Amino acid sequence: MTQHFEANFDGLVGPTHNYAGLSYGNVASLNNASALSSPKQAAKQGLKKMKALADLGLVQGILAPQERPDVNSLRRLGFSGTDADVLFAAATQAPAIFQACCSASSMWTANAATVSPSADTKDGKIHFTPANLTNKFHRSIEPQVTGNILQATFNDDRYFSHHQHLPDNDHFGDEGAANHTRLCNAYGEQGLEIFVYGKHAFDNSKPAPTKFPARQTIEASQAVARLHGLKDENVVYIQQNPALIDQGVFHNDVISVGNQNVLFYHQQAFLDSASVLQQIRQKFGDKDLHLICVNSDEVSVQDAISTYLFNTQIVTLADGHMAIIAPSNCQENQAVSHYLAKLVEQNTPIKEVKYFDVKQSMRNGGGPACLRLRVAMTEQERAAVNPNTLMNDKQFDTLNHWVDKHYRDELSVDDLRDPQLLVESRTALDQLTQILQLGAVYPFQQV
Ligand SMILES: N=C(N)NCCC[C@H](NC(=O)CCC(=O)O)C(=O)O
Repeated sequence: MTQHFEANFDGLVGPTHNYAGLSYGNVASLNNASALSSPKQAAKQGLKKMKALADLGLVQGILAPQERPDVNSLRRLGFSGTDADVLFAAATQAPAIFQACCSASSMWTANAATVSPSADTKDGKIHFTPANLTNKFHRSIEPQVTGNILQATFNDDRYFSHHQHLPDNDHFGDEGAANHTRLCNAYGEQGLEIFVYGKHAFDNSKPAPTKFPARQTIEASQAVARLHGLKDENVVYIQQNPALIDQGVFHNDVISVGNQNVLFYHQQAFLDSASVLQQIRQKFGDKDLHLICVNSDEVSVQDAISTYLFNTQIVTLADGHMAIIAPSNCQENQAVSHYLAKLVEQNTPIKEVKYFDVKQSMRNGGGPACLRLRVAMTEQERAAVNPNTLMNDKQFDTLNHWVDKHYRDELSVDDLRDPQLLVESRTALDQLTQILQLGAVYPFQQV
């Protein structure tokens, strides 16, 4: 019998992890602008979460971070000379652009790509489309290298199909799996792929947020569904509630999350909720479905945003029950921890909550679910994944040593212009590509 499961591929935090206040519309990012960061602690928090999930019996993968500062992008913008000249000129003449080219943001791999498992696609392969992330300049420089890393990780064209990211324009703004979730009866069965978008790019008469930007368009979501060969009857497009985007819900995974036959969402998450849920019920079919709605009087939208209650991972454990992987911020908020304690007593598949400290990520607006890209697969497909990218005792030790050797304890935004930091970080990444056996995925390795 073929075994099916869902793997989580977490982004490894890079050696230049920092807080630059780059994401307008993402409240945590703005509030922590210029705070001191700890790249070493951040990377270790991430590794610990990966290892804990592997120890729970889940398949856990590792996605490499990007090279930052991104000297290549700075050169494209006209800064020239030696690498040190480029850093100095950019940092002094155009500090905002420089900081954008130093962002830690590739660690949130929920935004790396949209993934459709083979059970859903016409050709029976797993499809990947890197997100173009056009809405934020600092993120728009990710998709090329993201594509390289995904291809080096899922490197077998018998099973994996890689697409180019969508055209780089706001009309096709695509934020990847953060706005995509999949419901299914079992991972290996045909699922229902739910794409959540913020606006219609080609129709201004449709509702849209007025304060903060909608990063995902319906046209982008539809393009990804076409590329992946999904059938219309197995896809639902839902508009996110624009009023919530204006309150700081910049991705759908800040306000709803799904796993197998469970959709966990806030009462205010979607526009036209009743008809949306009706569509989900109808397309999901005659199977057991748990639509778990959290009402505003149980948890307010503001508490949901500050604790990331919905940026939790819902995972299925070996015995079939589900656990919620939550940031420790949820435990520290009375309304939210009370809600979660009650939830596990109810008649749903979710039976336990596990809290993790991911505060280094939370300060930039990234919870446990932002840190992972889900890939549902068969045992045969897993065997075709680059084995060095899978977490186990040995890789955990190797990567912790690697972090200890190369990462700084503390980093300020001013440190980013230090040419020595660039050397340190390239040395670290070069070694990482050997540990994970990725080949030359970074521009600095390709010259
Ligand atoms: N919800 C999901 N899936 N991902 C969270 C991404 C957080 C990221 N923060 C940042 O890019 C902030 C970087 C800074 O300010 O330094 C973003 O807004 O795109």
